[in-house]
Amino acid sequence: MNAKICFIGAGNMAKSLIGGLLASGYEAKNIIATDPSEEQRQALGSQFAIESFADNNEALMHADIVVLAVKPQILRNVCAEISSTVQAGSPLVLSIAAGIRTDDIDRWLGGNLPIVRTMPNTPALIQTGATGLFANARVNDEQKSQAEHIMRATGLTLWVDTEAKIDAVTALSGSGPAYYFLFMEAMENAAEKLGLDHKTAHLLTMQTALGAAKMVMESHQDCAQLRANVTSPNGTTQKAIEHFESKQLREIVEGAMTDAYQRAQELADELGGDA
Ligand SMILES: NC(=O)C1=CN([C@@H]2O[C@H](COP(=O)(O)OP(=O)(O)OC[C@H]3O[C@@H](n4cnc5c(N)ncnc54)[C@H](OP(=O)(O)O)[C@@H]3O)[C@@H](O)[C@H]2O)C=CC1
Ligand SMILES: O=C(O)[C@@H]1CCC=N1
Repeated sequence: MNAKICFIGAGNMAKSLIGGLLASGYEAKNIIATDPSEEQRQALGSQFAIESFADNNEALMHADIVVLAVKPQILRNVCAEISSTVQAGSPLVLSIAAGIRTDDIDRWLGGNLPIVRTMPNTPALIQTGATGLFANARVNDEQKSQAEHIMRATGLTLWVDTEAKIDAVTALSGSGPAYYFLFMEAMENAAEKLGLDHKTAHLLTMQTALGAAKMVMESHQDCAQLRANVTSPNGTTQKAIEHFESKQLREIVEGAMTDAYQRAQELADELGGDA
């Protein structure tokens, strides 16, 4: 694929995607990015050797694919600013913004555009990302494979067939890394209270998380079976699991993810619509 990709906004997620594309052999001359910050633009040049622009419209002039990678709160204004250039060039539009619906993006950009809404996550930085994708009705098969190619450069990609499912992906894998970081923080803190020094607690927590994740990926056993394998009858794990269950860990997780899902929809209602 040698389409010219233009990233609008070059923050954390855009840089992860750019890094992944370059690492997978995508040519630097086919990637451009915009950012208002001079410092960010210089960093793009030195880190990735790609061309960058302060002016979104100037950058978009020759783009085949545009990736909207700004915060949801400013997406409407950015779309208004670039709508005539986008209408003139009719590129494939990818959005990574949380919550904001394809219909709103399409309307802000002037209408009738092929738009793929995606939800990546920060492990994209180390090519271990997970991304959900949803295509609106104007996206053709070639454009679907272009969108998938871009997001696959940073890890796993999965298509969903309704846009609401992207909000579920957001609650699961988009926000998910933070849930694991919180759980690991809590385990480290508890281990220190049980007498381990900070470094030992940190290293054992990290290696345990990595080992558990690799076992789920590689053992062909489901999570419940892997858990059962650790849990000796009347042993230590059983005691810990009984504690988690008595404190309704599953309900807590379901509640947290439902709140994240609803927040994605609220963001769309607050920032989208005609108001
Ligand atoms: N962080 C995460 O875990 C995930 C984030 N997302 C989504 O990705 C998007 C980007 O998030 P993230 O990378 O974390 O955010 P960042 O703030 O790191 O990146 C956004 C970038 O856009 C720049 N920017 C601001 N205004 C403009 C403009 N008018 N034109 C062009 N660029 C502009 C910002 O510059 P400056 O800083 O100078 O203002 C910043 O560099 C969000 O919509 C978020 O919902 C999706 C999945 C996961
Ligand atoms: O917290 C957020 O809104 C963004 C979307 C998913 C991860 N970070």
